[in-house]
Amino acid sequence: MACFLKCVRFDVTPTITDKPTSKEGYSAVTGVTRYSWDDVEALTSNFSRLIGSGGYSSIYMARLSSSAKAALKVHVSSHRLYKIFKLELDILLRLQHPNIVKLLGYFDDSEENGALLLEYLPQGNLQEKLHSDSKQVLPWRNRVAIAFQLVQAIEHIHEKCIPQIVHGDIKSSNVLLDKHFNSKLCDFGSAKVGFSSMVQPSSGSRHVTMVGSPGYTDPHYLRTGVASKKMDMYGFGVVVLELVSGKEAFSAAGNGEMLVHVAAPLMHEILDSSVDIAEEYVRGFLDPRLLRDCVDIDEVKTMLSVAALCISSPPSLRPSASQVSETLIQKIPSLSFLGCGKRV
Ligand SMILES: Nc1ncnc2c1ncn2[C@@H]1O[C@H](COP(=O)(O)OP(=O)(O)OP(=O)(O)O)[C@@H](O)[C@H]1O
Repeated sequence: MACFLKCVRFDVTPTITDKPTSKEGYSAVTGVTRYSWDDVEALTSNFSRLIGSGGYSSIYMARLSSSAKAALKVHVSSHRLYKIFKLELDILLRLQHPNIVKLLGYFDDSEENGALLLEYLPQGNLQEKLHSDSKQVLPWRNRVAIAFQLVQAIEHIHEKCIPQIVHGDIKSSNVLLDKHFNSKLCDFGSAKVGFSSMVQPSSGSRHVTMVGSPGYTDPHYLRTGVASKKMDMYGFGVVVLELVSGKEAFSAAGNGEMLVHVAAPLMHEILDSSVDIAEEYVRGFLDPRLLRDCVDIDEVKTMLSVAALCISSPPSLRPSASQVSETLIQKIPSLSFLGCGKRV
């Protein structure tokens, strides 16, 4: 999998330009506005429309002064969760990348209440898009583009930021989609910042305080409590398996089956095989809703090879984000449409 093509990069977009609407202040340095609670109530029309929720937050539709839509993520009020809000705020204030959700503003009472105003992503999260009963099937070329854009975001936080960042919770519900199905990584509440490649558990014990999301958690992390970039690559590998198979990473409705276990025989075959893997085997794993779509089976094999390496154990065998993005560029011709922003 060591394919080292010169990688296509997205241009980093400028910072937010929406006008300040608050006496609390707009920072020309960050391009981000600090809002008062009155502003927050006005932006969300008193929290009238809930558009999402997570373990630590509720997300509401908001309208900026320009009438553009935005999403307000209100963290649950508590001293402990305030730290998660501050972590996410501090990280988003520093990140600018087309495949990472943009911070437009925030509210912070400096005690235990915080909210983030984010760009609004109208197609919601990838998990819903892949696994809802909707008749609209995400085409293959959008799936490979989403994988590529996700790994570009990961490459940015792992390799381009100072200090570097481990996201810590790469999963399909943390991948948001814009109207053209471009992907944006969100939710930095589990992130680790400021290390070269690894973060030891802060207590020094082997006790794992951050368990992660079922179906996505790196078994090596569960065993050792050591957070590293490779755990993000594990989560990325699981998302790639979801994109290829259309199956959920963790089937709560079923018997708690995990996609990595379902895929394990195929993954071993791919890693062990010195010859090309049989097409029927690969097609058997492919999302059946895609069969009528135009799918290049070699591209499916490339995606599965990437997934196999990303979820392989030990972590030292997993590729870096830049290696994966180079491989995808080299071996996935469908990515050539990227940059055109075409609709599904
Ligand atoms: N900017 C946005 N635009 C549109 N929808 C969003 C936006 N941000 C979040 N959402 C929706 O809200 C959901 C939860 O968001 P997020 O993952 O940031 O919350 P969380 O509390 O950190 O969740 P978790 O339980 O994963 O930690 C997302 O999966 C998505 O459906």
